[in-house]
Amino acid sequence: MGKTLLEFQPNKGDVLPAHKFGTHDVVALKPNKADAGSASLGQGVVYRLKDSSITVAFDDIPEDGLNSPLRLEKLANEVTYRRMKDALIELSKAVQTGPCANLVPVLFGEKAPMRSKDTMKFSPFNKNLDDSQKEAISKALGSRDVFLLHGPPGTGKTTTIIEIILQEVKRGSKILACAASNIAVDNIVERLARYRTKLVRLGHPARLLPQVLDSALDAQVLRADNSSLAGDIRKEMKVLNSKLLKAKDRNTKRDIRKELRALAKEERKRQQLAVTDVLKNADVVLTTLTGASSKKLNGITFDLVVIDEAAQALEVACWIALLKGPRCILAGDHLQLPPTIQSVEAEKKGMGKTLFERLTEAYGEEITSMLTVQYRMHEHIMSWSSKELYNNKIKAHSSVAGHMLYDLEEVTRSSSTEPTIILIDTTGCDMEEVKDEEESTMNEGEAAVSIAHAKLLVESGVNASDIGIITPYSAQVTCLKMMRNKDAKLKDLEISTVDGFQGREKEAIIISMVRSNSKKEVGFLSDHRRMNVAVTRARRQCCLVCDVETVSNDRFLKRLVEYFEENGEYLSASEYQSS
Ligand SMILES: Nc1ncnc2c1ncn2[C@@H]1O[C@H](COP(=O)(O)OP(=O)(O)OP(=O)(O)O)[C@@H](O)[C@H]1O
Repeated sequence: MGKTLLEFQPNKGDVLPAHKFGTHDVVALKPNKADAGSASLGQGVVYRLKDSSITVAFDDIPEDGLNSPLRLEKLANEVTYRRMKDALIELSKAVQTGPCANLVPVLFGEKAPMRSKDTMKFSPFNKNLDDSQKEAISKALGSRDVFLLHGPPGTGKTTTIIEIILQEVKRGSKILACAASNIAVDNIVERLARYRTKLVRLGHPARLLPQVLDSALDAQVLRADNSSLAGDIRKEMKVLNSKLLKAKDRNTKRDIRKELRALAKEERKRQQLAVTDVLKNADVVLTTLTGASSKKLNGITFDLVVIDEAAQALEVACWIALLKGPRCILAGDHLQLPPTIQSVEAEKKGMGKTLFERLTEAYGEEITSMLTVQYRMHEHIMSWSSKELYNNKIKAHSSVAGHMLYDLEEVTRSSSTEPTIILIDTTGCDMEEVKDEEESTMNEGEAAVSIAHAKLLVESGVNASDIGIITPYSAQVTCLKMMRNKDAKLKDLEISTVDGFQGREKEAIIISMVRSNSKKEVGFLSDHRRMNVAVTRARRQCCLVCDVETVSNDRFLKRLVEYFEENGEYLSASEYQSS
């Protein structure tokens, strides 16, 4: 796609030394001996990471310097912050004249939202939609400025968004569809592409999933007429350049240079036209929120801006996209985790409150529809969350309401696969928490019990890749991973922080709560949203490993533990210790 992939391997040994590169990072390539701050050979985006190599996508490969030892430097990515700041400045101007001029007073509480009085009828593309999804779509289609789609875990929020987009395209709307993360944008692209929608995905190809590359702007531009004309011009320029090198006469040289300049101008124009053509012809343009500030979108306005995962995005980031249109639909769940704010100051000043949450508080049901059928969890797993956070409004779809771990192929019915809900109590088992060097909390005893339960499930035939252990603390993640790596059978067992697992699911989830101390402090476990995310990742079995005495000191957690005790299997961790 016009980029070049270079794969870098270590000079010494087969395995890369410990590093902090991640996919999508921006990196500079330098000669190994260069000083920090000296010029780089090129800048690229990390495309793939393996134990033995790092692959980086470059726009241009450096002509010299690749045949000696090299160094990659991770660059601070300030772009996101600069783009958010620019959006705020633009917002202050857009209030009067921008495409979003009508929307701004509504989103700032100065003007009441409007909606069509009639119920909007539509003939669905997806024939499986449930009633709450259909009602939400109808309400969304009738909204004149803002609509909130509240999607509790597993209720088909993205399914509903896809249908809204398809209906809007049918009406003739041009849509900008965004989400905070690349993966969430790609998820929409993949699902929309099945309906043959005219769409284009904006973003660096190295950051996109391979299966959506065909929809990428770069790929479509390469296929465009104007782009092949630009290619022909480049060939012509190459011929002229070699003529220039050979030319002796001053006048001839001057004429060739003049011609080259004209061709270069034409080539740029053709390239830009190719980009504009693709963007103008698309019914749906998809990008991340920060990607929406791309210069390529200058001058293009939309009839509707759709933001998925809106409750996980900073309000400022949402504004980058909202500036582009007069109407918006935000989808999310403010009862799951908001974006992480590193700065305590910013948190205090309210930066952690998302636009989705703010609008929910300001307008509530007037502009919101909540989806109420969930397609993930056994009803016993769901009920606690439904009662604690969603006013008992969520129902389990019949296809999942009673599904058991032992219904899975090759899984046998055993004492470990039979229960849907399990509480493993570590109280009195000498499993005190400790802090690591970075002040994160961990609990080795509890980690061992969690791993032991995962092992029992695998012995009953559950695929290790269908099991996840999640924990609020990063030190516990490290500790659990070390234990897992000792057992080849557990290779595919996924271990993550709760925050890192939002949006995902597994057949069986084991939650290691970690906190166990005589002061009975529970720290950030008490955040309702974090426990909501943790429990609702599980499809068929949810196992809570904790020191009941410590966590029961918090009223919300006490109710959680009581729910598990009353509706599930209670085990003491000592049973796992002895086995
Ligand atoms: N009406 C429906 N009938 C049958 N299955 C459905 C329906 N709606 C959604 N699903 C299924 O439920 C699952 C979750 O759907 P989707 O990905 O749209 O949910 P989501 O709310 O975006 O997920 P998350 O909770 O991760 O945010 C998918 O497997 C989807 O196929």
